[in-house]
Amino acid sequence: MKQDSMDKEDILSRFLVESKKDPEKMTDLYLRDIILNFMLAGKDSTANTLSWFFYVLCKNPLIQVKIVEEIREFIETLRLYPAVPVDGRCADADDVLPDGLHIRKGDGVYYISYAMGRMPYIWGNYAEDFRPERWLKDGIFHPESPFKFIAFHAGPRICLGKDFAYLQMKILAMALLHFFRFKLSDDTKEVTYRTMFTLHMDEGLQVRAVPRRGLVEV
Ligand code: HEM
Repeated sequence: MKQDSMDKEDILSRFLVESKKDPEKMTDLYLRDIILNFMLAGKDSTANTLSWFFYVLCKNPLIQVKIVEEIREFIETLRLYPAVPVDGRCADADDVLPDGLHIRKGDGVYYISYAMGRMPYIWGNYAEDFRPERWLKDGIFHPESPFKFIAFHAGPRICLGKDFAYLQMKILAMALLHFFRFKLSDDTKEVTYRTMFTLHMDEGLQVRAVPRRGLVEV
């Protein structure tokens, strides 16, 4: 595999090329951990977001028709259902947060993306509603600061797979929505999450997929 790595463009090959420059540090074990990190960080986060995405689509059937080329629906899904609902850090040293709060070495500092995504204080009235149009200003997509839309974390350790995740979810959603219309199997059943590291949908998403005759069909 190492011999081919110069010709290939996948992520492991990129790291194999880099490892030649620093073989002491970038051992096979180190490379294994990087790939494992990518697999763990990338699988449940994207799969769960897709479940919540199809759930909000079922609740908003008109949007299903026009969604195919849009990204704001995914962003709005992640605002309400962040795949990493709680995240945090442990203080390496005594410090003072920007709001003046003193923290001591060893303290845990957590932020709750799930709550932040639903706060009227941050998102205004209707913060709990699924409104992809909130991301538009004069009809043009207007991204928010990652410190406000925190689903991918922010700063130097922001998610490395963010753009890849959007691409992957768009491809899958496009393929499925091209052929099917989705309806919740039971619209009256309350859908909720299971408390875990990622925001799993409790009992998974139960939907009916109805073949489409054409994209304009609602
Ligand atoms: C909806 C999809 C995703 C969401 C919401 C998401 C969210 C996050 C969050 C919140 C973090 C910060 C964790 C922390 O340091 O405390 C993170 C880190 C990371 N993510 Fe994602 N992620 C997604 C998809 C992906 C995908 C598809 C990949 C790769 C294929 C990926 C790769 C990574 C990596 C490597 C890190 C660690 C970055 C670092 O520590 O410097 N993620 N992600």
